[in-house]
Amino acid sequence: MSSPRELKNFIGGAYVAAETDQTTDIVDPSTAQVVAKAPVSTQADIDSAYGAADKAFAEWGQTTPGERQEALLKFADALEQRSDDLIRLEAENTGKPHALTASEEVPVMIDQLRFFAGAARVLEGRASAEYMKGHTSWIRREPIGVIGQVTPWNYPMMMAMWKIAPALAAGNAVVLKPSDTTPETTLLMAEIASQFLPAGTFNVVVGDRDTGRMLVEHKTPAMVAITGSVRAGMQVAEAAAKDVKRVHLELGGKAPVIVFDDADIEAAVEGIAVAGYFNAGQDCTAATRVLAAPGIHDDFVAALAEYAKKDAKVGMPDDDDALLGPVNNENQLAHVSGFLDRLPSHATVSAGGNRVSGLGDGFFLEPTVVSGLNQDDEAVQDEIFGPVITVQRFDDEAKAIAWANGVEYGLASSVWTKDFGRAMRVSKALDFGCVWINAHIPLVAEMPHGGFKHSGYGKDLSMYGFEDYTRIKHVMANIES
Ligand SMILES: NCCCC=O
Repeated sequence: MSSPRELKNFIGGAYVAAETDQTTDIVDPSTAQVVAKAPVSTQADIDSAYGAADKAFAEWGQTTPGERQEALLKFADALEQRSDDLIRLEAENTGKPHALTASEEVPVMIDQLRFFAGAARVLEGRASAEYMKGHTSWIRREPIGVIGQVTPWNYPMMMAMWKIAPALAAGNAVVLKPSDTTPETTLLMAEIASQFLPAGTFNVVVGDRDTGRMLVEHKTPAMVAITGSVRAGMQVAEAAAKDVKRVHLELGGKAPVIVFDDADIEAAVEGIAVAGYFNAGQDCTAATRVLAAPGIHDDFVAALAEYAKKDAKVGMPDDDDALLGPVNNENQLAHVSGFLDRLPSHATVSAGGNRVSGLGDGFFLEPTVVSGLNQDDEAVQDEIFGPVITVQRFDDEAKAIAWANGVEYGLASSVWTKDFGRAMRVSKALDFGCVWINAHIPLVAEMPHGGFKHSGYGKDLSMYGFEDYTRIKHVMANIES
């Protein structure tokens, strides 16, 4: 086995050794082997990254939208050419199946980059006019400045893209800290981008929770954006408040999936299983919490359990038939297993519930179906973030909506029915930033992703997400002077 790669930060357009000897192991979760050693960056590294970003902003912030589009489109092409390297590194940090990363993640994130490259040129404002006699007013949409960003381990590349693409397209410079377990593809993205962006426009600092805290608390960024846990989001918002920084928070979910008895059950089972087990359920929009109508509940649980046992294949990254790989790290394995160990006696496990045997030392869990839970059970209320789907039986539409909304989260949801009126009513009543009808999990670059309640505020993707990375200035001219 080759020796672990020694990682460096990417600052000012080059790899730079961190000002520390402290490192953490980057572990491939499909083998439990150490593949790299990452520095635990310190205040000096954060200072240096923000210094580089500040300098770069003076240049990047003055480019025309067309120039930014051209640079970002070249970045997208170059990412496409390096997709094999990105997929391999992503798998070594996450254990994801190569084939699914190639089909479901890389083309999607490159499309998102191209969307924001084009968006740079079509920002909108209200009409300019003489709202006061003799004075013309108009709006400028400007970059905010330097942005600090923190990304999670579930989709390291794609979450980095959701953060950097709108920020860079709007003319901002970025310092990004990837998760401590999955930094490698983000570093490679910064290296690739550096061919097309002024040095220091996109910097990556690797480290742990303390590094993230220093990144957020630093005086330089005018905005901080994070995808992460509710706890982390609250800390970021608190730290940012001291300096009145803008805050953009995407903090997870507990998506309800309401299945009425007139739904196409076969399609619902497959759609929900794929949306619940994809990426081993480590998705803030995962179809994790099914609410099934009384007439179909038992058949639905049986069919979902069968799908979990027979069709939802768990495999190594090079297994082209695998739907899911391992969970991301040992802590996450303990977190998910803890929920399963603590299930109340009224719960029934119809599929899974254990570690997968026969796949070596990796952190693999069986696709799991749990029914019989009560609304206030922790497996219904809290984010499990693993391959576990719960199913509850509801009595009527009002109860389904009440239970669906009866959690702290408000990110994503779905309703499965052939009744158009019911689909409309329920989609209005659901207190979530996204409602799918007879579908769950697809995303497009043009539409926003972001939640309500403890799922945070601010949107990723779409023109709404793009506008979050701009500031509005009113200019008023005396036209009679
Ligand atoms: N399906 C993408 C969801 C992003 C957050 O986990």
